[in-house]
Amino acid sequence: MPATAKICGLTTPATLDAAIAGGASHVGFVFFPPSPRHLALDRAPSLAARVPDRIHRTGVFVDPDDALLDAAIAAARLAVLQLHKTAPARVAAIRTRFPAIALWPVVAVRTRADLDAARPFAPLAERILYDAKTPDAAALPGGMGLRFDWRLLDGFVHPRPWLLSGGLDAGNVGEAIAATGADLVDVSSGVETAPGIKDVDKIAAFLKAVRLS
Ligand SMILES: O=C(O)c1ccccc1N[C@@H]1O[C@H](COP(=O)(O)O)[C@@H](O)[C@H]1O
Repeated sequence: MPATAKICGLTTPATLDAAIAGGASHVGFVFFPPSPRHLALDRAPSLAARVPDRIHRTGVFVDPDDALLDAAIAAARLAVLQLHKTAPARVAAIRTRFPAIALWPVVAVRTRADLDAARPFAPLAERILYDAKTPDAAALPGGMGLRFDWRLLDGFVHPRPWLLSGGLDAGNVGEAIAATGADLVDVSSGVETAPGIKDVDKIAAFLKAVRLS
């Protein structure tokens, strides 16, 4: 089965359409004001309306409160919540509040020991997202084009289905899929010309590389 891809941090109709036309299985909208990809709630409905229901609208959050989740889910008709820096107890509360929405807690990886953080999410998550850990002082917990050593996943017994992100681009995603066996990959800055500026050609090239993997 070929891998599929999520294109994250989409904020314009043209780049969203490129992700859809290129065969993305998921499209991501970031709801985190410090991010250059932040999507204002009032812009979400018109973008979400462009997405066929077979493509999963994914909201990206950093330890969100219920008010933000309520508003973003309604505005973007989200099918998946990607949860950065969200503790297992909070993910459990989100699970209870939104039983019909898929949850992807994020495990930030720099060392093999970091993977242990995946286990408490097992009963709560549809998938676990492994992303590169950003520096402590970084403004963002993701979306910085950093990758981790994919060999850290060798032999790891994944407690749930999972996906891979962190520093992927059209040039390395085939190698990443071959090295890790990921069946779903996620990219943001690797399909941009500058932070927050997505590029339709880079999106197409990334999705083609995933298809050919
Ligand atoms: O993209 C962002 O701005 C962002 C902000 C806050 C949390 C996560 C964010 N993006 C996610 O980070 C990873 C890796 O991105 P990249 O490809 O290395 O740039 C990805 O899962 C994005 O969804």
